[in-house]
Amino acid sequence: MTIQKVLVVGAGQMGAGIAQVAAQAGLNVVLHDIKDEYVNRGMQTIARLLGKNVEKGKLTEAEKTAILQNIQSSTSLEHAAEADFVVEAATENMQIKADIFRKLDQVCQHEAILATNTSSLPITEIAAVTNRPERVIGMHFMNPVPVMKLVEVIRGLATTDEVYQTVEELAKQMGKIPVSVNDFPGFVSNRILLPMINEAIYCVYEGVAAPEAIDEVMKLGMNHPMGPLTLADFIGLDTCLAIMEVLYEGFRDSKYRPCPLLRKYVKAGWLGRKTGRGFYRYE
Ligand SMILES: CC(=O)CC(=O)SCCNC(=O)CCNC(=O)[C@H](O)C(C)(C)COP(=O)(O)OP(=O)(O)OC[C@H]1O[C@@H](n2cnc3c(N)ncnc32)[C@H](O)[C@@H]1OP(=O)(O)O
Ligand SMILES: NC(=O)C1=CN([C@@H]2O[C@H](COP(=O)(O)OP(=O)(O)OC[C@H]3O[C@@H](n4cnc5c(N)ncnc54)[C@H](OP(=O)(O)O)[C@@H]3O)[C@@H](O)[C@H]2O)C=CC1
Repeated sequence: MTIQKVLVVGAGQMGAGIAQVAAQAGLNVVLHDIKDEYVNRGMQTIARLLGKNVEKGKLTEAEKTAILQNIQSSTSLEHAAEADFVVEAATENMQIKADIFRKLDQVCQHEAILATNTSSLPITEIAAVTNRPERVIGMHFMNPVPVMKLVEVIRGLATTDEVYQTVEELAKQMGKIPVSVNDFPGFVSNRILLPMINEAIYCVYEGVAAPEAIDEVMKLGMNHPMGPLTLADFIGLDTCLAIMEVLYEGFRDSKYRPCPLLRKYVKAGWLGRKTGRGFYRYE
């Protein structure tokens, strides 16, 4: 199946990134969120990043304009009727995603593929709220989307080979490298990454070292490009907590218990970079 029209649901950091790489790949994109304010913020992020690429000489002004013209904004899910491919990148919450998929299933054409960028939630459970579980799949991009090469591709129980192959091809068309992963909580990426981040938060909680020292240890000692606390702030502490909850509930193993300090920060609204404060402060 050849994809031409893509709807991205959720215009946060991931949705904006996915819309950008899809538009750069020549696809026709609609970027959707619940409020104009959020869609506009997503569009501005894309324009800013493309502008930087023009400054660096990686894009011409005309190419930037053409990419931006490939993206329309939307606050109505009725636009889903025109799409042959949907990627959902809304908040990491099963209730929110289930509501979106129920609605998409009603509005979308019968052959449309519904993908989710969930970081951890079961694809099979999301697929089960639709009448087309065979056309639902996980397409998990990494943050920042324009930079990171990986896309984890996760089949639900009913996903067909044709849908899997279409997503694999689409990921390649977007300049990404797809890797097949099975449907377990957190898949591979976050089953490994998030317990490390959670352990770094325990190190702060228990006073093992200051956040800066913990990050320095992992950067200088293990050659990580970002320390785990900087990375947690970058991902979003709400998303980190949501992923840890999915791991904890999914495996019922105490090794995945979210650190109380992570819960406290999320309750305080300290969600990291996106709210200006997490383990660090941002302007
Ligand atoms: C939670 C999940 O479900 C899964 C996840 O995504 S987990 C998160 C996975 N991501 C990571 O682990 C990222 C770790 N960090 C890194 O790899 C690097 O710090 C980084 C790529 C983000 C920045 O790299 P850096 O070398 O420190 O900085 P910098 O030189 O400024 O940037 C390198 C390039 O990335 C670009 N870049 C940096 N941040 C960016 C952003 N937020 N959006 C788009 N592009 C960005 C820069 O423009 C630059 O591009 P050029 O090569 O074209 O000049
Ligand atoms: N952050 C990361 O590093 C990564 C995140 N992901 C996954 O991507 C998804 C999005 O994460 P991220 O972009 O970081 O989160 P953000 O908080 O940046 O963005 C989520 C966006 O979805 C919007 N939203 C919430 N409910 C709905 C809805 N019903 N319909 C449409 N939009 C909605 C939010 O609006 P509002 O602000 O009003 O709630 C917000 O604009 C999550 O599933 C996350 O797990 C995957 C890979 C990496």
